[in-house]
Amino acid sequence: MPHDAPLRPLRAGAPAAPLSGTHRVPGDKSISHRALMFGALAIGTTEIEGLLEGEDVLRTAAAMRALGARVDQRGPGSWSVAGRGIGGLVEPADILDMGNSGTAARLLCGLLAGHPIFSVMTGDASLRRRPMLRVTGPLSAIGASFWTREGGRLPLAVRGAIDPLPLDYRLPVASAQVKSACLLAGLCARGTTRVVEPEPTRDHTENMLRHFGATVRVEDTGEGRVIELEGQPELRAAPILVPGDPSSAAFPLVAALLVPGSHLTLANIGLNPLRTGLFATLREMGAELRVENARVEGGEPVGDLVVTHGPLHAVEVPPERAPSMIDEYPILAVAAAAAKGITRMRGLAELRVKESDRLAATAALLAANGIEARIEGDDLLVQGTGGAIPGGGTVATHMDHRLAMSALVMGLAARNPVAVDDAGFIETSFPGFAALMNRAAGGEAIVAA
Ligand SMILES: O=C(O)C1=C[C@@H](OP(=O)(O)O)[C@@H](O)[C@H](O)C1
Ligand SMILES: C=C(OP(=O)(O)O)C(=O)O
Repeated sequence: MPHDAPLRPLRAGAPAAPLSGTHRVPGDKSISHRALMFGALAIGTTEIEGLLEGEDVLRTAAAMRALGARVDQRGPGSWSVAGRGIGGLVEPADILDMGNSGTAARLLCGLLAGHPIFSVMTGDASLRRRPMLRVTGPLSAIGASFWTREGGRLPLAVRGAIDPLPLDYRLPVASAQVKSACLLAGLCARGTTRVVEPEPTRDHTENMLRHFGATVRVEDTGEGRVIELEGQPELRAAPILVPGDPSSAAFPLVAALLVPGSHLTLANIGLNPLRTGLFATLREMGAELRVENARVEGGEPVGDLVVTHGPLHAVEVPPERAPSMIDEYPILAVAAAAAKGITRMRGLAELRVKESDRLAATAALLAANGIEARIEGDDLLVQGTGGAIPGGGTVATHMDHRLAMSALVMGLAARNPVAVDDAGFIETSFPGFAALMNRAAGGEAIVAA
């Protein structure tokens, strides 16, 4: 989004018609960022199919161009990246603007730290509030120098290491972004980079490193999951097939669960087990949710999700499940609002440092629509109605795409319409969201407010 874009208020009319048909959501955001970055580091031309053309990923594409890679769009979702080889990125002539994207900013820090170049990075007002010390801290130990704003915030400047050292780092928080930043820097270092994660997080970086020819060892030990990467491999360009994003599929899926009479298929969704915590939780809540055509494509498990409306009941979501559904709590909270009983989601501290403080903002989203919710420590408790949600509120989305989509899904299932102050940020991860929901509902369910 241009930093001064006008607000785009939307409203989801209630109650919506049942959702039906077979639909495809855009490509996986995590895999799309990584495909562009690994493509830029590889020797040869990487062909990507199904790339997410959302604003977050387009920021990564622009950054890879600024660092000297040739990145071309050949058709819808079809992109190519002519790489420069590890160590081959060139100094960018201008500031790198990562927009709203934490993944782009943090993974790029890893790339920049490993190259002997000077760069400056910024982002929008949301990204400039998010903590970067979690990457600049460990990356300083490889020999890179970082200068950040107070509190480790963007904008930052970085002078990459001339002869990067391999890291041996235990992650203090479960974060695939921090893990990936360390591994990307480790590509440029001589020797073995070792990262230990307390809880396993999405492993798209490890999968893609192997796909491009790097040696990666992963072992579950008493101290956590240990990942070892041999530095300075020759990455060879490799074709990438990006599956549909399970984090995007979550929105039409929960809408279909909540709107009576719905029966919906979401085709070609990535089902990496480190991403599917929401689906497991919804099944525990009684959701009728099946996978058809389960297969492996481009090294990632993929399948079609078939979902049918039905009643849900409350559950307790354990904290160790958080990494596998970290972006799905706002939409789970909407499902919990319609479920019978009190749902407790435990261990959500990381939600405070996303595009917004998602813990506070999700509780506010529910409260604005007549649902009782409270925060206890790092837990979110939602008192479900066991049926219809009152609705009727206007939700402040705080530059956060997932809050906007969650509120609009709530509106489809509520007794009264739900409005959002700004739906513009939905473009970061799910271009065409309102159009897809309207197609599924067979009408104008989501409209300008
Ligand atoms: O590595 C990634 O692609 C992502 C990791 C997660 O962030 P954290 O690593 O901060 O948990 C997630 O919230 C984000 O949407 C994408
Ligand atoms: C947290 C998210 O993304 P990022 O950290 O890349 O901004 C998200 O997409 O929900």
